[in-house]
Amino acid sequence: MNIPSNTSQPRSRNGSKKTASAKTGQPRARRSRTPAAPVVPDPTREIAYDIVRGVIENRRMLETTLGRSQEAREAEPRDRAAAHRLGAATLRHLGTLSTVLEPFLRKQPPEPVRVALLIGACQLLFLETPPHAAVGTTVNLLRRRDLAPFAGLANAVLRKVATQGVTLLEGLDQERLNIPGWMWSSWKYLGPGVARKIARGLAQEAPLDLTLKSDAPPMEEGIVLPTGSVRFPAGTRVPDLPGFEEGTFWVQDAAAALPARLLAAKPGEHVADLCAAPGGKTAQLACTGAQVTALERDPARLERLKENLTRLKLDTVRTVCADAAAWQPEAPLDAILLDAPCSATGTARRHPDALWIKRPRDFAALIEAQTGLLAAAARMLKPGGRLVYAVCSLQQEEGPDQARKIAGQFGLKADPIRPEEMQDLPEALTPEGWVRTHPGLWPDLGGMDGFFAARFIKES
Ligand SMILES: C[S@@+](CC[C@H](N)C(=O)[O-])C[C@H]1O[C@@H](n2cnc3c(N)ncnc32)[C@H](O)[C@@H]1O
Repeated sequence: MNIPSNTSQPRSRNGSKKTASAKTGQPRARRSRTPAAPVVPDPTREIAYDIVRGVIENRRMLETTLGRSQEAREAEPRDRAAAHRLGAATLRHLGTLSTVLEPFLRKQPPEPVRVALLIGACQLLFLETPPHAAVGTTVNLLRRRDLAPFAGLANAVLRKVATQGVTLLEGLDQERLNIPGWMWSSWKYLGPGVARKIARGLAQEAPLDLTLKSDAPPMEEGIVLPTGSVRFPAGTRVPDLPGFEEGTFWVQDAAAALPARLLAAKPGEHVADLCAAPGGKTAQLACTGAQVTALERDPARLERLKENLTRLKLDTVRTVCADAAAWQPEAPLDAILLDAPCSATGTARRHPDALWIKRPRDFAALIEAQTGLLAAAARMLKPGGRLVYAVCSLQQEEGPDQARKIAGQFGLKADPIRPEEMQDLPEALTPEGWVRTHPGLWPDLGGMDGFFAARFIKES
């Protein structure tokens, strides 16, 4: 990487750019005087370190690193969850942390050392970790990763960060720093000030939202949101919630619950969910009494979808492992939900890695895949059939541009969403009749993910 364009090349005090002195830390730094005793691993920091390095150095998704890491698989669930939170917090504050560290680094350290410093600084400035723990664990981590010669540097830098504490954050435009420059500019189309509202929303850890089955008893705890989802604080353990075993609810951001509702599936209708796993929207469709086919091309993700539907006792859904761009139903369908693969920038509250992984040049392939899936969906519909196209993206190219381009193509015409359908969230309805949510909405309730949805009808 790496890291953000605004922070990737920390500058020395005189402003000149420094380049990394070595790939993996063969140092020009001063040798640590701390004796090299065997160091006990700390699974939380070790896993968080791999997560953040995966994102910064390889543009690898956080969940991918977690899934691949043997250490993560063998860790206690508590340590794994703590690692996820620490990695995610570091990525959420990445621009700020890079800026804070800059004056303390006379030379740009190798990237693996810089990542350890970012995680250490995140603990000190945002997670209220006691200084001895944040500094000590960073030093130990570097020793365990064959970066012992940088232990002294880490010790000195993080002690300074600990001493100055949150005063280091004064005067920083954190909202701006924590969003890559190109992405901030790309959100200008949403209107004046919206990029900043989104950044403010992204600075918070996302709460836990649940969608309840239509016949589920009301939950005694949690806040019922205007759109009907039930919200719990971030960090709530899902399996501990009443009704989990019985399958009365599933986890789904309040904004993610909107697209399936716009399809207005009716009992007995033949409906397909074309990109279905892990199945939140499939479950919503199944609850309407429609005959639902859920398509997913990734076998492992399809298994997860099946497990979710089993827990929810939604056993009428037909599941198919197939590429939706090539699949054909036995008979034309009444309605289709296409929750297309996308950049996922709208989910950056839950997945802050999404901010740093995608680049502008990645969009062309995504747009091509979305267009192919839209064309395929149009072929599957009966005349008068409905299609909802949704993406969890904040990007114009994947949302409004696609909706404009598709209306009038493949026999599809726009079917604008009506104000009465969005009475519980009128601020998300656009003048074109699309739904556009973003993390800056509901600031007092804890925000929501970014989704775009547009509806079409197949012409006769
Ligand atoms: C945005 S996620 C869907 C989330 C899901 N609709 C939900 O609400 O839980 C996109 C999913 O589409 C799948 N996918 C991507 N391209 C596909 C294709 N051509 N055919 C079928 N599934 C596809 C991905 O594997 C991924 O699981």
